[in-house]
Amino acid sequence: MANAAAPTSHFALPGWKPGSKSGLARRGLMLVLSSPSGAGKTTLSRRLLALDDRITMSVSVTTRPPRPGEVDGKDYFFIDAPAFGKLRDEGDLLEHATVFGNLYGTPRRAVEDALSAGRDVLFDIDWQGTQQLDQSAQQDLVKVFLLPPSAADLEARLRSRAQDSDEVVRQRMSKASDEISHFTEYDYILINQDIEDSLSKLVAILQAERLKRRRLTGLASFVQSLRDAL
Ligand SMILES: Nc1nc2c(ncn2[C@@H]2O[C@H](COP(=O)(O)OP(=O)(O)O)[C@@H](O)[C@H]2O)c(=O)[nH]1
Ligand SMILES: Nc1ncnc2c1ncn2[C@@H]1O[C@H](COP(=O)(O)OP(=O)(O)O)[C@@H](O)[C@H]1O
Repeated sequence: MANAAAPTSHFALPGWKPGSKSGLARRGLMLVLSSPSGAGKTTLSRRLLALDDRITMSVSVTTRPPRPGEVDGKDYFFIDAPAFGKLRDEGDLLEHATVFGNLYGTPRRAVEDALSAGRDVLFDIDWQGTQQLDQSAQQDLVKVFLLPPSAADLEARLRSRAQDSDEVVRQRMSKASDEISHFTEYDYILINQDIEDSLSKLVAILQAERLKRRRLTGLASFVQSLRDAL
């Protein structure tokens, strides 16, 4: 799907001004962030989105109940199981999975619209969803896995969030080892010790990936015009 999206993003060339048609056309990319629960995906995603207005969050649908402070349509679209089944059966989800007994899925339309407008899209999804995107959009995918510095830190973070019961925290800790076993399926690994350090590394990954030659759809004509002028 994403491979069919029209790439229209531009980044600065010397002398380029925002809104100018002289930027280099670039295909949007799909940046996936996965980790065991509590390692810091949500925190890191929010920080990245606040820094960079060329990337948009993919807001998932879920049957999980909202946590205190979570906003419908911003953190997730909170829906019931029949509504989820309808979206899935009608092909409106790009990927979907069951995590901790709840259903989660990525609405297709918003992602396709963002990519075709030349924007990058950030996904906070698990390894199952990442595998599905790998099947359908491998060329556009950049996969980052976040690890906690230690098991004790992970548990402390899950508890510090103070939004889940002891039972839910226990369940998430017991799944963490399985989640982590999928780290080999990702392109980049961040050990999220210091959030500022993780953020600067994530920004560096994004900057480098935006410069990948295969994403620069306007490159051939730019180089041709350079050569013509030589
Ligand atoms: N496959 C898939 N996983 C998702 C989606 N949305 C969230 N997840 C994952 O579901 C897991 C649980 O998410 P959540 O309930 O928000 O808990 P948290 O990650 O501990 O904050 C995390 O691993 C998320 O990355 C989605 O649309 N698709
Ligand atoms: N680098 C970090 N150092 C200390 N605490 C962190 C760090 N990153 C995230 N946290 C805290 O850990 C808890 C879980 O983070 P969160 O972003 O909700 O994780 P996830 O989305 O992966 O489940 C939150 O209370 C958050 O403030």
